[in-house]
Amino acid sequence: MTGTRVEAVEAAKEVDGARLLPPTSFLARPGSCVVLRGPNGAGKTTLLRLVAGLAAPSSGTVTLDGEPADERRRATREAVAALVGVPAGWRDLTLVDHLTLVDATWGRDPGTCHERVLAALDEVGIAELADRFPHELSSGQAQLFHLALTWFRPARLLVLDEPEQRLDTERRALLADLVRRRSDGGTTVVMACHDPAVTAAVADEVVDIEAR
Ligand SMILES: Nc1ncnc2c1ncn2[C@@H]1O[C@H](COP(=O)(O)OP(=O)(O)OP(=O)(O)O)[C@@H](O)[C@H]1O
Repeated sequence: MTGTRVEAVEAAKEVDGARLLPPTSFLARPGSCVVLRGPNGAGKTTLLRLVAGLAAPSSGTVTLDGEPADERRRATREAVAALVGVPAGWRDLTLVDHLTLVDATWGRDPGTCHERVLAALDEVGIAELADRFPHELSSGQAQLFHLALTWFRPARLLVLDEPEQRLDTERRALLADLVRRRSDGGTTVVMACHDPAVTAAVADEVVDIEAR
């Protein structure tokens, strides 16, 4: 079975069993975008962590192309690019340095790396910030940098937690366009989103997580 399948997944606290996520199921086919919607605290981030294999459900299953989602498995790490929380960064590396590192990690041609890195920053509208350090960015610029960092690597599944956060209206439209292009290009996208305009622009399916 190709795509990302979430089957009757639940999450509860290990100690007192309090519910972090109600039972949820969906299938995200390759090239489709599933948007998770729900109020604060409903369980969207928890579900995205399960989808990316960063945590295990207390019941139910999450599979990527038929294999369990588990970050300890190489197949999961090769398939998934996730922006859930703030990604690791280094104070003494510029934005270009960060993306160069990602490029090298994925074995791309070093001769054309700089060109690719600048194109990736330009795609999210921050090419002029290429030589800044991460702590020299505004919060919205940092979000654009984190998005570029996440989707610069190859991935069959993009997992994005409220990628619109801290972005202005114009950048939200840019984000929607970039997400749509990724899914049209065959990447599966599963994301949480609080913005109705972004959701309407990108979603093939909306999954509502019920409030508790
Ligand atoms: N580290 C944690 N320890 C205990 N409970 C947690 C932890 N993280 C989240 N929770 C609880 O799990 C539930 C789901 O939280 P989650 O972050 O998944 O919600 P969300 O839908 O992403 O919310 P938001 O829209 O505010 O980002 C909430 O009740 C929250 O309080």
